[in-house]
Amino acid sequence: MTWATEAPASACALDVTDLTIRYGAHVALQPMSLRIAPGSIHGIIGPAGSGKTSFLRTLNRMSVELDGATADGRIALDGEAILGDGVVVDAHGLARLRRRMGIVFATPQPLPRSIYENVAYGPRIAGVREQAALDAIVERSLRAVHLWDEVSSRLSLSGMQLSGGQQQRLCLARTLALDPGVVLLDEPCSALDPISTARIEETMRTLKERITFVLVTNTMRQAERVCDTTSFFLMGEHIETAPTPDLFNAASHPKTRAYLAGQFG
Ligand SMILES: Nc1ncnc2c1ncn2[C@@H]1O[C@H](COP(=O)(O)OP(=O)(O)OP(=O)(O)O)[C@@H](O)[C@H]1O
Repeated sequence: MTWATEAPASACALDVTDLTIRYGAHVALQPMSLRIAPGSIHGIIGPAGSGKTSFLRTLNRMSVELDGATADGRIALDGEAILGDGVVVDAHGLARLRRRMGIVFATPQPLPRSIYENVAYGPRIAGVREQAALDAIVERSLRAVHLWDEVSSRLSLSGMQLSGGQQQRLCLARTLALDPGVVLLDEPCSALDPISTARIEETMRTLKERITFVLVTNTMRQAERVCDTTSFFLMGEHIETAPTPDLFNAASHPKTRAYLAGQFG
């Protein structure tokens, strides 16, 4: 079977079934299943080394394509298998998958190009040629991350010359420019000032109706502030998933309660 889906116009659901992630013989994540509802912000918390990043990078196949991981089980994006027995994703399918499911990393990684080009590059590669259409995408994406007012008069400046917080918002804008159905964020605010952090959180809240966000965060307060549902991972085990207020106020598992009480991690 080959995977072939066009970019969606709306938020996608993610269904993870019996997923196990290994690096060689090392099991980074024991078998787990999880459904992430479309149009929600889903948080993943847990101490260092618990498998959060491995899980996130498996959702868009990065761990198996780039990190040398093997993943057993199934992942479906809006009901369509993107990982599992018999699922083959060629380079073309992978490029489309990355457009449907954008990713933002802990360290901002703008392209060594202008602010404008950082945002326009992806849509242009995806086939948008008209200048007016590209201009509109650039403005819309930069407005969505609350960066437009700060950079609109200097779009030809290198993205590398922005502050760290601005660079991270630029990276999120670059992802949004491709109109994804899911955006994965791996501790996106870990190196950011409170104002940039607030703007990124505001962007997620504003856009979640049409984009599903999966957020790995080391800040429990951030999960409480923005996530609709949250999963707790511990030493390669998915302990539990619950609506965020339930997890923080009445976690069902004693290990979750101990972690939230600061007893370890
Ligand atoms: N590329 C890799 N090759 C080998 N082992 C890896 C690789 N990436 C992660 N691991 C291992 O998998 C386990 C889970 O790591 P992972 O980075 O997913 O955890 P994490 O919860 O995201 O941690 P942190 O909060 O520190 O980023 C760890 O034991 C780690 O050493």
